[in-house]
Amino acid sequence: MNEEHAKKRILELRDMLEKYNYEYHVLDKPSVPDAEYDQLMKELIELENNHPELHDEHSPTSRVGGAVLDFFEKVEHTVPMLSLGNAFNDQDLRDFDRRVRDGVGSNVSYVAELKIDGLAVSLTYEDGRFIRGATRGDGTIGEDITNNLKTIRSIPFKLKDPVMLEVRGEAFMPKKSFQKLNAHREEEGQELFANPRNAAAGSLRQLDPKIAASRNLDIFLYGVGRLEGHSVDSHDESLTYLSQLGFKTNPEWKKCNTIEEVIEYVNSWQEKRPDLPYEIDGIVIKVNSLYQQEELGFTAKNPRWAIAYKFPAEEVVTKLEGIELN
Ligand SMILES: NC(=O)c1c(N)nc(OC2CCCC2)nc1O[C@@H]1CCC[C@@H]1O
Repeated sequence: MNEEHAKKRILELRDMLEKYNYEYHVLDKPSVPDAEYDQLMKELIELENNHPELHDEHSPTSRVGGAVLDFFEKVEHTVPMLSLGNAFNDQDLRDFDRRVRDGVGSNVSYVAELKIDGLAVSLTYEDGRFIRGATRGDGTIGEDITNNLKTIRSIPFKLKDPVMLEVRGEAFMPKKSFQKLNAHREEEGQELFANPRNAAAGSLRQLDPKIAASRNLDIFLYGVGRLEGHSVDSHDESLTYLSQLGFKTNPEWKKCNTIEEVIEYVNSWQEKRPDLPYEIDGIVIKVNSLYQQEELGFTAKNPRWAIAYKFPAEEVVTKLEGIELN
């Protein structure tokens, strides 16, 4: 195949594989069988090996690339990644609602979303291309774990629009992957992970990206830090826009016009929580209007416009082998 043809075929394969990857890992609706995907990936790897001059760090073949690092570089978050104040019962939520109304008046709506129990991370895109990923760290300084985040298949390398964007989300390990990982570690006589959050955090802090790649991590994006090239007025619009750009957002979020609706949503998910394929430790409630978020501002460390309703720790039913616990 001559140079011209090879270049054309490489670019075509990269687009196809990125699209198939999006369908499989973000939409959960693959349009081609795995065998076809694998065949195309094999062809691209071969072509790229024969044409190193066409190397592109955003090629689908570089999802498991990257050398083993000696340490992680520090990254400063231009927009701090805040933590959340907590609510533990309905009254706490009603008190939160009253404080919000005292601040911005009675015309307020909320977005309630599942609080994914993973590791908060930030992804930075320039011209719509993934250039850096970092842990939240202490909210101002995190660690550059770009190579490990590139192994999460649902993170797009190229967005639908060439925007400059810094987006936040929660990287997590699905319950099934956690169980398989611990079963394997038990066989190997290795120490077990206590829960999926620790397993996800431990996987993303590996200096060798091949280990992170083997852990079947996933991510839900839930907030915009910085955005240039597009504008949104409300949180529900942000979530819709992130999804249009090609990000995986959690589908269970709900716009609530009253705190009573929020309380209903919280109670319903307290029941349904065990059926989810990933762990959640509560519900995050956010004032929907970005203008009102701005008006409410922050306390020393938390936004006044958001709160986390924490579920009581899930009772862990331990059944010792052969011994019935009464
Ligand atoms: N874990 C989550 O699913 C989640 C979420 N769905 N939404 C937010 O929005 C917050 C971030 C700062 C102000 C609002 N935070 C979340 O997790 C936070 C991030 C840092 C500490 C908590 O894990």
